[in-house]
Amino acid sequence: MSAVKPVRLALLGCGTVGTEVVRLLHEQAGDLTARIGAPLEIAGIAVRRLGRERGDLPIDPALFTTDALGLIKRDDVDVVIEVVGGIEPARTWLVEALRAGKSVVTANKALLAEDGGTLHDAATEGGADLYYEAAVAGAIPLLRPLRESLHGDRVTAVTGIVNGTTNYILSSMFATGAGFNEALEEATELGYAEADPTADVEGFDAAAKAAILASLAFHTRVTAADVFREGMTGVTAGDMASAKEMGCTIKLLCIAQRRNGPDGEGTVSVRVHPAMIPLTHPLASVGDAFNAVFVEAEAAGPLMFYGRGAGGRPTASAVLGDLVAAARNKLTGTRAPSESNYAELTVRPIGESMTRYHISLDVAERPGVLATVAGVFAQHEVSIATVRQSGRADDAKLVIVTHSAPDAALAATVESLAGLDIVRSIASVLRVEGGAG
Ligand SMILES: NC(=O)C1=CN([C@@H]2O[C@H](COP(=O)(O)OP(=O)(O)OC[C@H]3O[C@@H](n4cnc5c(N)ncnc54)[C@H](O)[C@@H]3O)[C@@H](O)[C@H]2O)C=CC1
Ligand SMILES: N[C@@H](CC=O)C(=O)O
Ligand code: NA
Repeated sequence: MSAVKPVRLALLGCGTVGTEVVRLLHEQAGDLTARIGAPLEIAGIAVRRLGRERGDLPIDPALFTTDALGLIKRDDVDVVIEVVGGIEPARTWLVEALRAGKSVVTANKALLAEDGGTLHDAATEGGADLYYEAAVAGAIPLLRPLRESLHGDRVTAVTGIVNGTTNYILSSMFATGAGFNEALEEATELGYAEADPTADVEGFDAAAKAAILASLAFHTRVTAADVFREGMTGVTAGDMASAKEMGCTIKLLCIAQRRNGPDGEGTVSVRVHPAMIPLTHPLASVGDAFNAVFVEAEAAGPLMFYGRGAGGRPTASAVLGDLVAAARNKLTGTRAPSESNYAELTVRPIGESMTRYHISLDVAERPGVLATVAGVFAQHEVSIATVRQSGRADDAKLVIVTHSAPDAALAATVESLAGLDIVRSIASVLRVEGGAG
């Protein structure tokens, strides 16, 4: 037994991620002790219900408790690991821990994106660390590079795929033509989906991650409410087939950009939505539940981060990385740099974002249809890049890809098209990124 006093841990939650944290702590115990300079010891594990079969975990069953707050308040707890999720009671627990000077490692993006300010303030008040690498893009070391390595540079954009579940579904729809429900069930079984998978498929999870990324990248405070969000439940097998025909695929993208306005004032735009991208785009080959994020910084240029964005074991890897940092700081009496949000940038509305649209219309087969449709685009000052006409009579279709234009002008164009009597229906509208079309 080591003579050095152990760093004592309270683990809150023992589900997909929590069980893997326990396993990794056990498997890596020797190395972790050597790296930290003291052993890590679990003081207790808070669960919702006792008596659930957890016999396969290498842990004394007496450590389980249903009293999370009581566990956090114990004098012998140094670091709190939260892998429960949701806003409450997680916020109350973490504020209690941080104010009492206990460092926190959490994977809870929903809470950080909704009310990260409260957690950061509590950490400052208690002189404790707040680490959350697992909250964005699972195993991929992404937040630490943004929080530390790139602090000498100016980040201008963060773009990528940050939700594993929806990437798994969209990749299956593309590769095998699998249905949405079937693919979602598989993603849930594999431990990728949130407790309520609506958070994944409606884009809330990706929007929370986008808010966290934008806050760190641009040194400002962006919350989930600031992020334009559109989920992927509207993406049909027909959309995917149409994308394929054009040499494209569809991905749920997170796009955060910083711009300087004409008066030199900085603004940010943060959005999450499905988008058509060409198969030659680096994000097109990101399959399964993998995530990939591009960061662009003025001096560094483009950087790419890729890896497993979901799943118990990969996420537990990120939790343990944070845990080592927090435990080391505890032993040396230091603290990681706190939140940097001095920039106070204004968030631009989605209408001002420049993007391109792919619009598929079912139209009447009549002379002059093309001219009428083109006139609507001209009226909204949206320039057309390509038009494809197919079918006849009841099957006549127009597929239009625009050049870049403000999102508001594109949305108004679609609204005007819907009002034309020659347009029988708008079959699909998708944003286009990365040279597709
Ligand atoms: N599963 C994944 O791939 C990833 C998950 N995350 C985040 O990690 C956190 C945990 O996710 P999972 O492990 O997948 O969820 P999970 O649903 O498998 O586990 C959560 C556990 O917390 C327990 N719990 C709920 N209320 C509780 C309470 N009042 N007291 C004590 N325990 C309580 C549940 O019984 C469950 O066992 C969430 O914030 C999630 O967003 C982050 C990255 C990846
Ligand atoms: N549900 C999330 C889990 C990781 O953050 C996802 O699918 O990405
Ligand atoms: Na990460």
